[in-house]
Amino acid sequence: MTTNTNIRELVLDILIEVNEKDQYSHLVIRSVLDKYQYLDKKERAFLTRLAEGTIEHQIEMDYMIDSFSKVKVRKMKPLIRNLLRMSVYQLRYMDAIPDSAVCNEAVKLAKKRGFRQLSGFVNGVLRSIVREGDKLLYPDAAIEPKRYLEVKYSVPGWIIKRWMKAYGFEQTETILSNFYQESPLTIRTNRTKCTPEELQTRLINEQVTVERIGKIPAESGEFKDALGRLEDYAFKISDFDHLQSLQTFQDGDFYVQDLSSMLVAEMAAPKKGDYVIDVCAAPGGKSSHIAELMDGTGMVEARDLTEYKTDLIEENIRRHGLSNMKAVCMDATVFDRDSVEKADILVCDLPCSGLGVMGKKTDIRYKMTEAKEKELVQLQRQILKTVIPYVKENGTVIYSTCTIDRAENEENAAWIEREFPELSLVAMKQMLPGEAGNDGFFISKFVRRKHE
Ligand SMILES: C[S@@+](CC[C@H](N)C(=O)[O-])C[C@H]1O[C@@H](n2cnc3c(N)ncnc32)[C@H](O)[C@@H]1O
Repeated sequence: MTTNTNIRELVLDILIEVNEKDQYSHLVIRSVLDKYQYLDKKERAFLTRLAEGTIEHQIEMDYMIDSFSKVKVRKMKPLIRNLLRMSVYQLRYMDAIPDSAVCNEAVKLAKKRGFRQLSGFVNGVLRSIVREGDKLLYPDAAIEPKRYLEVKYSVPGWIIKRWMKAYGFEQTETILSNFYQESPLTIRTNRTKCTPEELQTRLINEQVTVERIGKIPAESGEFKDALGRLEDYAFKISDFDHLQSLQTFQDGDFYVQDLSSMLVAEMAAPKKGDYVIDVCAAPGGKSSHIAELMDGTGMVEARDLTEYKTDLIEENIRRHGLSNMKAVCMDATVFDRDSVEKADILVCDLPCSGLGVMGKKTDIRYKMTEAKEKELVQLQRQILKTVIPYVKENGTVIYSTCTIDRAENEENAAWIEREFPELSLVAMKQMLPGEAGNDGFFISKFVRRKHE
């Protein structure tokens, strides 16, 4: 049975929070779903799809609206532009909803929210899109390739420009279309609690569909071997309502992680008894993986900036039952004399622009700017400069990010080599979305040579 809540109005408020008040969509959507717990499964699914879909296709929606409205989107009242965006999304992407229902609901909402005088305008724009929208073409790829990709995939022009320069038009289009692929949720077995086969059985008993990850094509070398090892204990899961309510989740039998991120611990290749420092560790995905690989031996010091973040790490340590991992609140930009030459493995999975995960974090593309990205490159270098002395002779340094931007990745790896001649780059890989897992991810691995 559906409730009487106006889901469209909730979505409208979500869009206003995200687009006009600079809030993150996944946090706003989660808090609305938490507040309206009584919504039934269908309503929750509709709310999530409409909110996420509208944000994901926002530039395309604006292009359509601007093509049929005299007043441009950026000049409209915030409530009206967001109402139009979510209505056009329904017209274009939600075939089961009759066009007339979309228009009527939008008009009702405009009136309800105090814009009676603009309800005719809303109706007019939407009815024109119903009549003529199908004939509207994307910008011509041959004439305006950047604008074509920008509108078709709703990714801001500055990002497209950088990627076209780095990867060329065709590969950029492949990257962008991979962001829109349905992505399976991947998990790795916590082998300190159960075997992969036991986990599989437990999940099946909870009516979850579990599949092996299968073979991922990769060139030879360290990455291929690391991916090969993951095949033994990583799975794809689907057909569950609420992950956190699964007993296997509560028991810490698995950790949800993209395959590309799982490669960090496998590439770090910890030995039993190693001392590991992860300088930016929350919520603890890579740290807990390394701790599991060391099987109760050694120690992983998982550091992060705030207590809120170290609490998240603590929660993961507790749930996964890890005796060889601890959370420490520490600012990675501040030099810690006591850590010098302490680590066999130093993990630097640093704050980054996150553009490799825009398939999951839908609004990151609108929040990131070129100026913010430049600042991030500086922060990454500042952190690296501060923490690299923490690694022992013959120790390993991992520098990774969840972006596909060269300035933060390859260029920073080259900077590390220049700045720290005692470090040798032994492996480096830029994974593009859909290549190994669903995220775009970068890993580089260095070894600290003996003092001369
Ligand atoms: C990419 S995330 C780390 C993800 C984590 N490695 C994992 O796999 O679960 C980057 C982290 O860096 C932390 N961070 C940002 N600035 C920091 C600083 N100055 N010192 C320590 N941690 C910082 C953020 O709080 C965030 O949790």
